[in-house]
Amino acid sequence: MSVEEVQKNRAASVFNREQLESILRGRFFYAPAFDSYGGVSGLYDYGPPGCAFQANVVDAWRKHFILEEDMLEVDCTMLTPYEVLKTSGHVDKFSDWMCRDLKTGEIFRADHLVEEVLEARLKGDKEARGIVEDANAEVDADKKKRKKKVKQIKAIKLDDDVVEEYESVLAKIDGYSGEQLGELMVKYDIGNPVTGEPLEPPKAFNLMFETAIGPSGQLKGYLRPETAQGQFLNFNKLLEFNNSKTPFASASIGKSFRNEISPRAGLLRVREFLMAEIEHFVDPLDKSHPKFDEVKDIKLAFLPRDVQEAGKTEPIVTTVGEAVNSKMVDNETLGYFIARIYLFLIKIGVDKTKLRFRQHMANEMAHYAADCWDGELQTSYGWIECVGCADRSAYDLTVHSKKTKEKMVVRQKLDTPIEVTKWEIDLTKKLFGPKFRKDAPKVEAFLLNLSQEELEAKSEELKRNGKIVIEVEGVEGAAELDDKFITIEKRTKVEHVREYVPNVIEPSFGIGRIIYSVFEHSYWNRPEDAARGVLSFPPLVAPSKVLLVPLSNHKDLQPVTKEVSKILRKEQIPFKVDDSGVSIGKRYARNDELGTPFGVTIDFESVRDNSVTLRERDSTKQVRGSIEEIIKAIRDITYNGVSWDEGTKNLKPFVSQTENDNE
Ligand SMILES: Nc1ncnc2c1ncn2[C@@H]1O[C@H](COP(=O)(O)OP(=O)(O)OP(=O)(O)O)[C@@H](O)[C@H]1O
Repeated sequence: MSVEEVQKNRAASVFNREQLESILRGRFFYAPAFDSYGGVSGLYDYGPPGCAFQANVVDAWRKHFILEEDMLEVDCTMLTPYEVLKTSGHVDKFSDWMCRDLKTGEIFRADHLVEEVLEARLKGDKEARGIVEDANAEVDADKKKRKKKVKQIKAIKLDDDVVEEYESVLAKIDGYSGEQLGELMVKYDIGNPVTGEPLEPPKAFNLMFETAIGPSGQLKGYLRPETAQGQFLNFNKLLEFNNSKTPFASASIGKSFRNEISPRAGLLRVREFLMAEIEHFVDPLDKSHPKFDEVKDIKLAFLPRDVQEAGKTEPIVTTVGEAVNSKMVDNETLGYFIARIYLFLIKIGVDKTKLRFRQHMANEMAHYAADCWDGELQTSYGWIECVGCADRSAYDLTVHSKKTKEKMVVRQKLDTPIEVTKWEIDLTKKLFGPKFRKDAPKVEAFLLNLSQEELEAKSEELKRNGKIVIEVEGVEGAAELDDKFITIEKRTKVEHVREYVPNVIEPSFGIGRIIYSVFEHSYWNRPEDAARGVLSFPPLVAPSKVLLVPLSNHKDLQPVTKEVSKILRKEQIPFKVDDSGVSIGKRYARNDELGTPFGVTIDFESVRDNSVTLRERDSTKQVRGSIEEIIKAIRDITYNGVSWDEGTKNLKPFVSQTENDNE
């Protein structure tokens, strides 16, 4: 079968989520955790192929980002003290909107509920208009699988303007506040999707898992909801490690935890997941990227803010260079990472036609962020955010620095000194000790850390009232200071060093979401038999690379099998031997379900001349060559980016009758 034929077959295959999930669970890629105790939603264990796949994706990520970009990897703790996450804003703001059904006790995530109900109504409208045959196809599958009530979609035609309104709401669904979601629920009469009963208005629910660190229970903490904070708090050490040079990036791979309101959709929304995050620290006045030229011609599907605000979902397909030139994407560094994210995702098996970059709308984006794009992958659950890529400005370093009184800045030596006019404060230190005693250092640190805006305000207060009043954390009562204690003045100085808080560009990957999307994008059925599923993983990330198949259990075949195993082990190419004695066709079929790209068959000719057959999973093409030649081809195709045709061009084509031998 040619590459074109494979592509045609894959495109023609009708995706069946139930079938894929049954393979993934049956082959133990993953399974619900604590199953025998009834399971806990949003918790999954990975089995052997799932672990190997994840390890390969993480390895590819490390090479693509950390090695290629010379990033500084850190591994920070998951347990995080309260103060850190209070300062970062997570304690107050890391919430989703939930609404409760007071009758049944069920809890729904408000934005997902509105989305689900409006989408169901639109599907019903399509059936009523004859655009789709059966709006309930998915509902029926879900019903069977989850063995629970799922609301049947009714084929009801909606007015054209209602359809337009629903579509416009759905295009903006990620940006609504709790209050707005509550209004939408009232306006569109959205209640419990099964019973139709009204729900409580949306309430904020903080997603962090709280805990107490240590036996006293006094030190409150959380399981981190992202890996970023540890990276920010190591900024000064990393800057020093990097010989004070910027820009530079840190990176971290590790578990994060979120107490999701209603985790569904398998691996896509879980409560404990692997994240890979990069914090790229850059000069706020120069966000150019030295390697931007290498990616500027890559064409991507962008869904910018204005398109969504107009209620549309048609992306703009353009080059990254054009997207940055036109200012659709804020700056070169952000554009560079968007392109690098794309290259990574397609390397590990994402279908590029099912990938788009969606810009956050104004009300969706954190107030401090300069720009933010989500790498979204299309799955049977809709478009799913799998990678976030945000320009977080100087927010994180600024808030932590303010709280800890530790400067987090870059000092840049200037070739030409510059004149700078700044507010400055002088303290008459000898008066602080007698007045504040043990609190004197805290008060002094507070004053020395005032921002330019605060100094200006305090200078006016001093002029107006002859004193300033300050409240310092950890110091009892307000402190009053007159001009005997402090002088605040605007001064002009010549500076030889520029000091700035770097901005942060943050690409943030949810590994589990990406993995599940690759499962969906890779899955298809052979046209000759709809029950034969294939997972067409790129060899680089496939859990195992080779299936060794002795033609029969005959003892004469064992020495060659041992010999090939020994070489594969020495070359560190993951493989499995299947000497189960079932037909070769059946063994290949099992193998296809595990996504193993190559089969090596050992037969009686192998015993005579040391030759073996190599089968390629997708095309089922086979070639014959010596053991060494075949292993070289496997290595080149798997690890060195060589194509099948190139890697096997010197090997003899082999025609076999075994492919459909399912007896
Ligand atoms: N509950 C989850 N399960 C699996 N992966 C997740 C989950 N929450 C976030 N992620 C992953 O972490 C990445 C970065 O997290 P981020 O905070 O940007 O997500 P988010 O905007 O909160 O996601 P969502 O809106 O879907 O809840 C996401 O792109 C996603 O891949």
